[in-house]
Amino acid sequence: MEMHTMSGPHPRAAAPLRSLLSLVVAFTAFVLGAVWLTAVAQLSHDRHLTEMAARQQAADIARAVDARLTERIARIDQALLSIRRELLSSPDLAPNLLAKIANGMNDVALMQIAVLDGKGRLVDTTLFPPNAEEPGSQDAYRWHQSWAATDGDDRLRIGKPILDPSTGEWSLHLSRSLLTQDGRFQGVVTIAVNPLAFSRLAKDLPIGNEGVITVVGRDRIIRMIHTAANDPVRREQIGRELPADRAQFDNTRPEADVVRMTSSIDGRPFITAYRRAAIQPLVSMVLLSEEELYAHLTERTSFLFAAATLVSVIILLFAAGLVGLSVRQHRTSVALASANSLLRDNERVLEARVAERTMALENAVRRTHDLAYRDPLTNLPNRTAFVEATTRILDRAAADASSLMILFLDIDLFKVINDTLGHPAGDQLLVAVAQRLKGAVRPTDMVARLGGDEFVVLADGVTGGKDTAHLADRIRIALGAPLVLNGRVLTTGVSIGVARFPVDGRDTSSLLKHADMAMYAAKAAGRNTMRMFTSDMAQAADRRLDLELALRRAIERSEFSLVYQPKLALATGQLCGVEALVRWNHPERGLISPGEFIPLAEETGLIEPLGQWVLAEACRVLASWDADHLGPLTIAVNVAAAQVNRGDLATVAEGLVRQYHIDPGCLEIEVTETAVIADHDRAQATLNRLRSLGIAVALDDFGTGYSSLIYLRRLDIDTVKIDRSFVQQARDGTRDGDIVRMIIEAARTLKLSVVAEGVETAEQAAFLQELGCDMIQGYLVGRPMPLEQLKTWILGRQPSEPCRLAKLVLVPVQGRQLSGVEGIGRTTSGQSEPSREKCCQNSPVIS
Ligand SMILES: Nc1nc2c(ncn2[C@@H]2O[C@H](COP(=O)(O)O[C@H]3[C@@H](O)[C@H](n4cnc5c(=O)[nH]c(N)nc54)O[C@@H]3COP(=O)(O)O)[C@@H](O)[C@H]2O)c(=O)[nH]1
Repeated sequence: MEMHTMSGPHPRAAAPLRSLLSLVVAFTAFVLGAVWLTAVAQLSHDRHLTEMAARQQAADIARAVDARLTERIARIDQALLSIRRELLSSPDLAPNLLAKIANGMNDVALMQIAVLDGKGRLVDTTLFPPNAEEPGSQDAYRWHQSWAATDGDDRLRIGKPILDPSTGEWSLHLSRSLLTQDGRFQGVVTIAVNPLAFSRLAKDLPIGNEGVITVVGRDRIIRMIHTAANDPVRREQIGRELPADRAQFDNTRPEADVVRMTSSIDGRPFITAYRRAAIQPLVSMVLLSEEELYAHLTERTSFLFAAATLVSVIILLFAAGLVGLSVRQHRTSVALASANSLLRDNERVLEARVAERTMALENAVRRTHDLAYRDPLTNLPNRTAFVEATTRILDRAAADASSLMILFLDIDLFKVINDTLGHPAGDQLLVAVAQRLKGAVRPTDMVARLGGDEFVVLADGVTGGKDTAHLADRIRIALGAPLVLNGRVLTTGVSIGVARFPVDGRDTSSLLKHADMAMYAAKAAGRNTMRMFTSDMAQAADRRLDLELALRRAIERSEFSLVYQPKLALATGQLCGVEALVRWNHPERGLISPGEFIPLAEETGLIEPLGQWVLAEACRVLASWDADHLGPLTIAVNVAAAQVNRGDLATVAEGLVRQYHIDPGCLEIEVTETAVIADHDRAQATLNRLRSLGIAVALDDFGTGYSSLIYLRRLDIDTVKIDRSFVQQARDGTRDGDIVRMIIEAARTLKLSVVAEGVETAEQAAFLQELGCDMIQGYLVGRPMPLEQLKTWILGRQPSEPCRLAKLVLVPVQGRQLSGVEGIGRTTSGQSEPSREKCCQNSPVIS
């Protein structure tokens, strides 16, 4: 699986972030630039407007100053000219003339009017006391005298400001020459004004707090100076000569203009409008302080800068936020991408797992299907598969009107093989049977295992009985071939029942049922053969079913009773006990033999309640037995395999012993080999328990099973009962006689009592006695009889009869019943005594 870490974004994943960040930075820079450019442009524009306005203002003020100055000077000149006219028209100066004129000139900051003669002597003055040496007047005199000497024209002279050391005041003298008609110089008339006061002519003009209005002569000497505020520094500049490089003195420049100048006093910048007077050699100058003009601009600049800074900060914050957001978003998207990748990985893992699980599920389904439809041992189709397939095939066969047949196979004595050689060997046998069976039939035939040792074949196209017989033979031959199991060579037979479609059944269930019946018929016919189904078999099965129902009813209604068959000790002829045998008193059919209903009861499980009743009844009889008159009695009770294998037989017996207060030694349990084969360990435990309770155990029908001698050795029993099938043919020199001898010898070796069953003749009894058999049971002694009859039978016997039985054996009479025959000569010996001594003691003898 590809691993992704969260340590850092993939380079490719970072590229969009870088682009975005670059974009944000560029955009921010652009917006900031735009803001600041706009601010600067705005300021520049404002400055430009302000400057334009200031220029205009300065120019306008300069024009106003020039006009007023011209007007004032013109008035002063008028006064000078009028005085000169007066003087020239009359050599004597009219008294108070000057004073009158001076009175009309208050607004021009008049200081004095003075008249000097051709020699420079003061003729008249408005000043009091008069000052003949007043420097301004003298200066004017000298200039005019000199000017007249050079044939200079008649002109108004505006002198330089002069400081009167005696008064410490500045004065500006405007003067005219007193010239005769023929041009002779007669003196001068001067009007002195205070240049500072004179400058008041501009006091209402808007020059701000720091503005300056100056009137300068073409000689660059400052004539007048006006400041809005009392500015002594600037006022002291009166009389000073300005540098020559100033624009106002540059005759190449326009007569009036606005320029930017820096103050020669303090270096401050001024918007300066100059205007050269048209008549007089004067220049009016208006200086507006840039600092003052732009003062509001500074505020605006501060405001604009503050606003731009604020906007910039906001933009930067916004950009930073955007960057942060982008980074966060990028990180989120990286994390998301990573998570997505993990998710995809997980998805892949999940898909793989789902695929795995799906496969496992499919396998499980297949396995389940196999379990449901296949026999795991042989891998053949099982019952379900067979039934489903057969049902489908039968539907087709019905439509095609074709014929089919089902062969029902059961391995002969499989249970014995399984139990004796073990289950693995049994399994091997089944697998071999399955393979051989498949080999014996055609590939189109279906072979299935129904369970246990039951197999079925569905064969089509087999029509006649010959064909069927041929197929069955093929199967029997194939299955009958020798097989090595656990190192032992075995041959197995098979019983085959056949049911044909449609004659024996039209559906799977009835065909299987009928084939099964036919198979049972084959078994009944001696095994390893084949039987075709016939309707008789169905009737027999029906009968069996009826019998089963009746048996159930009989158990409910207690339609049973016990009969008792006596057992005698061969040596003494004494009664050793009786075997309780059950009888069914059918209400209609009368007495039914156990041979007919016990197998059915075993098959249906009814044997358990029935067996329990038998045991209880035997105990009840023992409890009610009148031992004083009839002598002691031992009752043997047959128990079926199912009772033994339930595991509670000993407990039940113990309970009954307690319930009826009987001597457990009077009770004997007869078990068959079949009962102990199925679950040997459990059976062994049951038998042990019974014996530990004092209840005797006999192995019934001995010799009919396969492992008789093995069981003799293994089982904890008291008595062996030789099956009557051996006893009845047992004679000296016969095979059965040898078997009986062998069993008796084996039992003696193992210190077991031996009972020979089915003894019908005296010869048999004699032969058995000769072999050392302990007890006999059979018609020779007595048939099974009801309890009352048994009592009579016992009471009717003579105490000496045992000896007569012994004699009889010594002199056997062919074909006669033992009863009533005398003279058996064999004497009792310890060897032939039953191992359980109390049995037969004081017993009645046979009559
Ligand atoms: N589980 C149980 N099985 C029982 C019980 N009662 C009987 N049985 C078994 O039924 C089989 C048939 O029994 P039955 O018809 O009673 O036959 C018994 C005898 O009548 C018969 N017998 C006795 N002597 C002779 C004889 O000389 N000749 C002859 N042809 N038959 C004879 O043998 C049967 C007793 O056999 P066994 O039990 O093996 O000693 C039979 O197998 C019974 O066991 C029952 O309550 N429970």
